[in-house]
Amino acid sequence: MSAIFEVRNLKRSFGGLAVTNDVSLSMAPGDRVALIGPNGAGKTTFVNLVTGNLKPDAGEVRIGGETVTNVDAIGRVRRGLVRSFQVTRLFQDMTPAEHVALAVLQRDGRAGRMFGNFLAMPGVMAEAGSLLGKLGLRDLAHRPVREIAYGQQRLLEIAVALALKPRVLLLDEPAAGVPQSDTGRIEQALADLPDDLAVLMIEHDMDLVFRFAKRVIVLAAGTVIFDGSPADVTKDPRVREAYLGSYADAGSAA
Ligand SMILES: Nc1ncnc2c1ncn2[C@@H]1O[C@H](COP(=O)(O)OP(=O)(O)OP(=O)(O)O)[C@@H](O)[C@H]1O
Repeated sequence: MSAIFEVRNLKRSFGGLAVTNDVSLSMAPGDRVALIGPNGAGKTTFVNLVTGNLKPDAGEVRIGGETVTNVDAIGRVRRGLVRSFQVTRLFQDMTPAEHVALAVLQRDGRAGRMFGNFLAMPGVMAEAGSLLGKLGLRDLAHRPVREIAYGQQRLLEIAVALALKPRVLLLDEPAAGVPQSDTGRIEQALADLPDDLAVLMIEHDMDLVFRFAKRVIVLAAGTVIFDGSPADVTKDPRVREAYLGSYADAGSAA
């Protein structure tokens, strides 16, 4: 299948430090990929480069075959590259319904003109309600975010991302900070993501990685040192060396 998302020879340095060092990868619709790496490997920098929040020194990013290296972050969202909204960026006084409705309006290019009226727009609110229902948040749709549990806020991030109708979804540690009792709901939401969506998940929790990903990419010191199956990742000597055994041990136990 042809690539929906491609990164070619991406490079970025800070001072003398090559934080993203010639990274290339390609994803097809429906891919479930985990991007892992030790602390400081360059995962966040990589995501910021591909989303357009940071400029690369060299290299290319393509969405659906179109080069977007010079397109800004909003333009990349419009082309279908969506990063999960962070809990820290949710508005505490707004409700889940308002968050998702605003994302629907943004997707349709109507956010600027309609702000203030959108709660009265039946189509928009129906779509928001349906998305929140799929994520088990329907009962909380009209409560302010500050009143809902952290795990549910993380589900709301996914709902907001899905409202933008992504073709490629970047998930940044979707279960981080969520109590063990609620991680099952996050995993279910990940399992229920649309089949044709390409998903790249950054995650430290190796149990989640092994349950979710069909392919694992390992970044270490800004370089891809492994790109292959979950079954092979823990056997790879370079990966073991990068993690000094810690994740490799976790993987063989999984
Ligand atoms: N704006 C910046 N200026 C200077 N150095 C930076 C900047 N951003 C990141 N770095 C450095 O780049 C390296 C990679 O950082 P990055 O946050 O991308 O790693 P990471 O893999 O996401 O780490 P973690 O898993 O701990 O979140 C680190 O050494 C970091 O200090």
